[in-house]
Amino acid sequence: MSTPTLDIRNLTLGFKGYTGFTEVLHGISLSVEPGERVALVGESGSGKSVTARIVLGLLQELRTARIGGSVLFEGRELDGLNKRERHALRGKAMSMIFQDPTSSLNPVFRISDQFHDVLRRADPRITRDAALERAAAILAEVSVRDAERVLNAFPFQLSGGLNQRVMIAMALANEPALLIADEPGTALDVTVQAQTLQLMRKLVEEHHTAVLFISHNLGVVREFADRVYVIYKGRIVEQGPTRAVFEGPRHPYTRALMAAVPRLTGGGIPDIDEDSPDFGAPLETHDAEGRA
Ligand SMILES: Nc1ncnc2c1ncn2[C@@H]1O[C@H](COP(=O)(O)OP(=O)(O)OP(=O)(O)O)[C@@H](O)[C@H]1O
Repeated sequence: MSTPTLDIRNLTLGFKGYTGFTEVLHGISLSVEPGERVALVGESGSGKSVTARIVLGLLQELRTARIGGSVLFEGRELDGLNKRERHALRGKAMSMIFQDPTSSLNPVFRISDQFHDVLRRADPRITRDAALERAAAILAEVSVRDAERVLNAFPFQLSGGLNQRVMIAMALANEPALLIADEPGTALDVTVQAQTLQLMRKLVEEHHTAVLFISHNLGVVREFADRVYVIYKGRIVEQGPTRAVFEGPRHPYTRALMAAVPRLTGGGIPDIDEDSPDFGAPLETHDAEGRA
């Protein structure tokens, strides 16, 4: 068996605050194999983003965060890395795309400069000309035809959809082994979101990039992911191949999430009974054939 690109084992997280200690993750385990697309799905506040931020090594720098368990990236324990080594991993071996491209693109720099910066993380000596050539090539892969105009622009001069493409191109410019996608495109309209996902899918397939896809939208997850983990209040409650989970959800929380899909896509919060004792039921795991 190959080494997983990402292997999270029994991850715990708590925050120290004025009113005491709040536990947010209660022992999460999940893995992403090379080239695999894995979704982490759950409602707002369930712990998806904090999991992503730990993988990126961002929460480790927060003094109030207490992290336990382990995160292995290509077999290497992240905990053993210092701040500089974690920084070197980000943007090179792993990268992230966000809901809203404006949160990751810097408003005061031209797209060309931002590409140059990103490419320098992998190759500190890359010349500006070589960086622009590489940027134009990867922009073409996300169907941006007038690369020169886009590279010369500031983010505010481009449409939301175009910025989204730029962000995808930038995230994949260094051929990372792992891409973390946090609800990409949800800040944009539905058509642009669908295009964004299609482009992202095409690129990760072509480049054999492993993806951890974070979402509350089950419809999107079903389209995109090979495997799914369902997270509820900081615990994984169900996991398995996407088809098996969708065709035979076992955990009461997964069933409730699925029943709420029309409301979710309508923008509302799922109307589920948070106090249902069933939601504390043990982890449900599907194998490839959907058996228990
Ligand atoms: N820096 C922090 N300090 C204290 N609590 C935090 C911090 N960051 C996140 N939390 C808490 O951790 C829990 C999980 O948050 P997280 O952002 O991971 O949820 P999420 O599932 O990604 O939700 P959303 O879909 O809304 O982004 C929440 O209760 C949140 O309030």
